[in-house]
Amino acid sequence: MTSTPNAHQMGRVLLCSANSNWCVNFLRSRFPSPYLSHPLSSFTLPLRRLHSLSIRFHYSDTIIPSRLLGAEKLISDQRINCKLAEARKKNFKPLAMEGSKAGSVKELPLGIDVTTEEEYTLQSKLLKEFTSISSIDKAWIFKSDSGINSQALFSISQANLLANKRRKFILSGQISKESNASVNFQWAPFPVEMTGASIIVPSPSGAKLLVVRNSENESPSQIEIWGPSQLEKEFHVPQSIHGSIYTDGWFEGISWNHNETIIAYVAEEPSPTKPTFGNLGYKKGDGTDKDMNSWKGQGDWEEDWGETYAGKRQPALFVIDINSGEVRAVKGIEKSLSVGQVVWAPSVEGSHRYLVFVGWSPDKRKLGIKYCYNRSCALYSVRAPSFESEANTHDLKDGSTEDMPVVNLTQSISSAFFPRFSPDGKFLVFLSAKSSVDSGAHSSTNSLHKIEWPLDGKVSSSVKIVDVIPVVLSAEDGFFPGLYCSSFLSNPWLSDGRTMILSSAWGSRQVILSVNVLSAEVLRISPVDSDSSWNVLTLDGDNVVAVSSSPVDIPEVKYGYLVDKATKNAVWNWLNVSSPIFRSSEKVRSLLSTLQFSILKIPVKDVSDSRTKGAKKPFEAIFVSSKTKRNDGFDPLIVVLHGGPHSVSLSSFSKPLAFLSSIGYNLLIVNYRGSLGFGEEALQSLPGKVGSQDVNDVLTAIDHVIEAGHASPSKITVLGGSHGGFLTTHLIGQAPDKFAAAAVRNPVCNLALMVGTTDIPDWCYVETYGSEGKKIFTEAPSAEQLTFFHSKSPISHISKVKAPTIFLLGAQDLRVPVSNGLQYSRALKERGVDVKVILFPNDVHGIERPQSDFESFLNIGVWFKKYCK
Ligand SMILES: CC(=O)N[C@@H](C)C(=O)N[C@@H](C)C(=O)O
Repeated sequence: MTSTPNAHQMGRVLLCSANSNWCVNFLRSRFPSPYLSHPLSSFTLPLRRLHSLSIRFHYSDTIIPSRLLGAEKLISDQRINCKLAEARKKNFKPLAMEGSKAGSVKELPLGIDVTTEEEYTLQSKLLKEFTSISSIDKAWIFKSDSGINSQALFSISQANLLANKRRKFILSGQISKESNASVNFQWAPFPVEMTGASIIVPSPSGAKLLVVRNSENESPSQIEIWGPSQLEKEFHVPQSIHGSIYTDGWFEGISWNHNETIIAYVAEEPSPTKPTFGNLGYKKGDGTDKDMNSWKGQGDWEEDWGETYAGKRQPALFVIDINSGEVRAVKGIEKSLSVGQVVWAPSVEGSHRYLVFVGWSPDKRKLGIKYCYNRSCALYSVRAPSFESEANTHDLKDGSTEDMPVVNLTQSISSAFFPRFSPDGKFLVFLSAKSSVDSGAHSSTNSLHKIEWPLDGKVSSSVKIVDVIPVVLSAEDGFFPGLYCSSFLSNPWLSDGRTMILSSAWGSRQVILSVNVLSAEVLRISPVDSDSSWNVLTLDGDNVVAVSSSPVDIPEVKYGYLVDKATKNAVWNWLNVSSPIFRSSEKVRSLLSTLQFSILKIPVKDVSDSRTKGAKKPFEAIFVSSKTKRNDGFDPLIVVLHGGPHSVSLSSFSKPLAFLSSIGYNLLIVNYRGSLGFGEEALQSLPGKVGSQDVNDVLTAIDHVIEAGHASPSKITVLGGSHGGFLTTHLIGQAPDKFAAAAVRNPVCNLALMVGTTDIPDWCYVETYGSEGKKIFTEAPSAEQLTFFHSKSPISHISKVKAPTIFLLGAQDLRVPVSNGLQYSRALKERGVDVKVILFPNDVHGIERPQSDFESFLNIGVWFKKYCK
């Protein structure tokens, strides 16, 4: 009990977030604003005022913190009275009064209330264990002199929650292939942390290691060359030569030349000079003097490549001589061309050396490129600058552009990337996303092509492009559905010099393929009977080091080799490699062992709507469930929806999803039509039908599991990000009685708002209008188009929504700007739907920074537990 307050004592009322709007209005209507302080969930008032507040609540002796009142909306005094009576019955302690001797009750953090705090504590402990599982990012194998043993180097990363970064380290090991039935990996006892390294690239022979350290400010980039036991060279490249070296996995390209003396790479071009102003106004010239009486203006705004490239300058080509440290920009490349993925062309004795690179030429503007393969690009060859140290070349030593034509090698195809020369240098193989560029869909089925490389290295723009693997339109069940590759190994070749090993989506699985670039034969070499996903890490001669995982199995290293190589019966055999890399806690292992998964085939409803054969074929969903059924019936279900929409949820291990299944949810991960991995016709059936075909596919998948007795219609929640958030918010609007709760990450809620604010306005046109949208795309949408965008958006169904929804938003998202999620969440709140919004001020579209990722999935878990157990 508190003593009667005197007029100068202060007290605090805490408001849980669901109540805060109502209470803020209530308080504002009664107290002058100086008494209200931020944050909104906490108000400090003179006790006299609090006292009158409590009298207003007919509860005069104790101040009950309103967080104890539960999360229901306080809509009438009557309701408050009930709640207060309940609180009194439960003997809740009064809130501590500043300046009084009353017992202390700890203030709860923003957004957490007593009803969820316990759940928060429990789930956060478990999520921490999932988060700490490490991932293999890359691997390299070096053959030892004897040829029997190989050395392996694994680049691994792990979330460092305290530093809010990913920790990178290296683990090495020795591989001995003892017999056909076993392989032995001897791992080093501990990994070594690569502090501050942006990327490492071993030289082809394995004798040297390049380490790049980009600075976070405007300091020079550091290039280090390591030998077997020590640092051999270290060079600092100032910003006046170039900015950060690209290590983004897309423009990124770092290539050692054949004798390992020169490295070609991609870096931001140097900062442009900005205008200088002083006492007399504009200072002529470059104004480099750091005069106290002057300042730098901004100059013209420079376009960047959008999401994740904000503020990044144009990628340009450079070479460094690792003996002298001399850096040269590659000359002759058109100023407007952004470049990346550079490789050295085969060297020809006594001739100039050439580089092959990918060039992206923006059309009218640089539209967003992240996740967007529909940006036209071509392969070019350019003569590499030469250095004094290079003997036996006839190069011009002055780096002049004279006699250095840049040749476009792929003029006849709208997209060419991931260039790889065959080991004998006879052909250049590359991947193409031409069906993306031509249709406007941001991603689609790839094709593989080759160019015969002239022996004298003199290549022209009329070089013939040969199709190796065409775009697959539609495939019969179990047959190759087409190529869907997000990366290539730097050396993907088996020793025959014509077989490439690569990973590709095949329905809901990722598989490893061998592709013979002469015969065009494609073989699935990872086990055909495995529903897990397989990803190639590197090659050990003709053997494959891979990683395999599933929604319920943490990744494992696998070693594949061909049995009966020389015969027609050759088959790939896969050995388990015991590895310290993916150790998880006993708790995680035991929880995962209670789960199972299967890949469901879901027949399409209303096939009459589908124009092509491929669009009538069943789509897939991954169903993750507990092995034992709960006594009281069904485990609740989370329907999980990927973004894109032309992306795919693979049957690989996902830490956040495994966490959600471990806290008691079954998962239905739907690869609706439009996903990658099912042939081009199924994919192209979606543009123009978003918000209906994809929504209906998800509803069909849900009905499928309900009808099969795997889910209860009253225990369904839904989770999706981006386009998956578009589907989630469409579903809670179009099928309002189906979902107990929803969670969205950077959702597309209003295309009419997105089209004017996103880095990919063309995406809004193509997905809303179909391929026609590519032709009518404009930066100035008409009123009629805006109406159409609105009508296809979740916001047009907002009045029907009932499901409590949590929003996770990245304030720096350029793809689906935060205004989309904020507008929709405010509109839901206005209609009385329970809403929670967490905004991450420094996150972009992916919300991948470790602390944000952690807080997101913890809150999703707690939100679902609150509304659907
Ligand atoms: C092409 C693209 O970025 N589309 C977004 C609307 C989207 O859905 N993004 C995907 C990649 C995601 O999962 O975030």
